[in-house]
Amino acid sequence: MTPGKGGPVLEVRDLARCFGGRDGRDDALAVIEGLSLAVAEGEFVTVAGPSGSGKSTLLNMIAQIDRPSEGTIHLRGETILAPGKADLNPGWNCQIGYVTQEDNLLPWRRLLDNILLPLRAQRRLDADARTRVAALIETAGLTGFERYYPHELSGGMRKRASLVRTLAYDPPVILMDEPFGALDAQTRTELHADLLRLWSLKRKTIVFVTHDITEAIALGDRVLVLSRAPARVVDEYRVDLPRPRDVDHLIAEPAFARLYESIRQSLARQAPKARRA
Ligand SMILES: Nc1ncnc2c1ncn2[C@@H]1O[C@H](COP(=O)(O)OP(=O)(O)OP(=O)(O)O)[C@@H](O)[C@H]1O
Repeated sequence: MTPGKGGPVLEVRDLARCFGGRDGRDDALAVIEGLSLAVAEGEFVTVAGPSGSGKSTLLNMIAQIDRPSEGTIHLRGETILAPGKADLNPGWNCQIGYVTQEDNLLPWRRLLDNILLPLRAQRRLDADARTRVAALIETAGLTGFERYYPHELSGGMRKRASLVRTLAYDPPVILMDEPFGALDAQTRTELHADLLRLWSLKRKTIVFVTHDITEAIALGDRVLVLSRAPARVVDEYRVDLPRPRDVDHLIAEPAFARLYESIRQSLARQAPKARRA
């Protein structure tokens, strides 16, 4: 494992997650088994894997929404999650931002109120925070839409708002689960550029799950490929393409094509088949 410069900020050690099989039922599903990874400070790691291989389950555990059957998760060297234990330190929750497949904006709140919600909940909505939020809204191209309700915004704008909401409360680690999956190709490309621009402002540590090899390479410093369930990391590719990256130009690079083909073959070796334990 090569977490890169600066040492790991996030570490997953020998993680396992099994669903079902309780009350004597013989239907336990081993979704993750022996999965380890480490992510360095400021690193952008993308994770690809077959459908149903446990990518969301992995992020849910890092976000402390789910608990592992085995293994531990560490943030800056401290154990934040272990099997069967209550939250080791609930304060860690605001250290890890989670952008899911849904934008999760509250429909009855205006865009700005949605973005400010976590800051209000954490009692951190001071003048500095408001200035930071205004700058993020500007960078994401949402200036002028602050008083709009979510249903008055496009899908891409809602995604940008959800991203800005997470960046606004400044968690050191951000998890992203196929955040642009449901959008059209043009909007996705625009959002890739927005995300890279927003990321370059603060260089957050990001773990980004995707099905899309182009997206994995275009965004990531490193691409991890998961096996079919029970998932573990089977391959790892360093993306030595210069930043800032322009996705449209990047895909014409021979180095991009070589990497794409290696990752495609790695994924092809993983059939989307879950194992009943
Ligand atoms: N709460 C749960 N109870 C039982 N099984 C679950 C639960 N959550 C997930 N699973 C199972 O775990 C497996 C992995 O699901 P998960 O959503 O993590 O996969 P994924 O790799 O994110 O899939 P996709 O790429 O299709 O989004 C699936 O077979 C799913 O049915």
